[in-house]
Amino acid sequence: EKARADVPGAEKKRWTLNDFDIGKPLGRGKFGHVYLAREKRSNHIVALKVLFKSQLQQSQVEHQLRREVEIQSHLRHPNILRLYGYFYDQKRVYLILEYAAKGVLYKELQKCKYFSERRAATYVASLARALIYCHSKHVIHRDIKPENLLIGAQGELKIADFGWSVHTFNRRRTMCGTLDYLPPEMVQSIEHDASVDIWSLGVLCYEFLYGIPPFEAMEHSDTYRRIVQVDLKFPPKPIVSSAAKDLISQMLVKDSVERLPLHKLLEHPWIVQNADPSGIFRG
Ligand SMILES: CC(C)NC(=O)[C@H]1CCC[C@H]1Nc1nc(Nc2ccc(C(=O)N(C)C3CCN(C)CC3)cc2)ncc1C(F)(F)F
Repeated sequence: EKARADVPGAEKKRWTLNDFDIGKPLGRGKFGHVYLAREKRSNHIVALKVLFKSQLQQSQVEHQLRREVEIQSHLRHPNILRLYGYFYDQKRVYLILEYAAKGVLYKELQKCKYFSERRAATYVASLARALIYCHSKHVIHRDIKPENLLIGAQGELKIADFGWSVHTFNRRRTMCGTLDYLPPEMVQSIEHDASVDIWSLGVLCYEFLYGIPPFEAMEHSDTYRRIVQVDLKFPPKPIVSSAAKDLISQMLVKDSVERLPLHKLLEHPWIVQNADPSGIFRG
């Protein structure tokens, strides 16, 4: 039926593949390919993520996908990738997602090796604002890492891939994500709450500035031990300000209630002095 545009959320339009012109492949996600696409009626450019039902079934992630769609479709924030809708056919599920014109952040980090303090602070501040918004809706992401971040046309960061996010009403003890970003309470799989995202943001800030995550080790078991012991060391190179180290040290704290709250992060001197308020890194 005609999509009702007057009442937001009432546009329960039934999308089909015929609504889109499919463009170039943007790359591979976990369970399928992502294509550039244009919605024919509006000429709106989107990213179409194609997931194979067979792969979803054999990996038993259908419930996770349903939760990802449910959560991401209701979130509206400039630093959170929009999920506009979904549809499916016999063999595939299609997610209609916001197109991030400047691509994936981790490739940018690999290319630059590490970011300037201004660029790192600008990204960390915009992610903190996005997480404050998520937590205000009782959503924790639980998988904040460079691979899950995209860059919009103006250079702004977009958190994507809410596959591991949960509504904190029904907290899960499931293990998720690579170990590097998990805080002590998750690697020890005890109860956890929104402060897990503060820990991961601290890990991300460290990796933006040094090019490697803080607890990286050759063996899984060594990474695990370094996390639970909070074995935090700052290399002599590249040179990083003591203000940045101070912020990271206040986020990578074992006791989750002691971690710097996100709204306090936005008032930290390193953020105030280095982050561009618009969340856009102009270089
Ligand atoms: C968060 C999640 C874990 N990650 C993903 O989903 C990944 C998996 C595949 C792509 C990406 N997913 C998305 N990517 C974009 N934009 C985009 C991506 C790549 C390039 C790029 O550098 N090339 C095409 C280059 C151009 C140059 N050639 C040489 C290499 C590829 C440029 C723009 N927008 C939305 C999405 C989304 F998320 F909506 F699907």
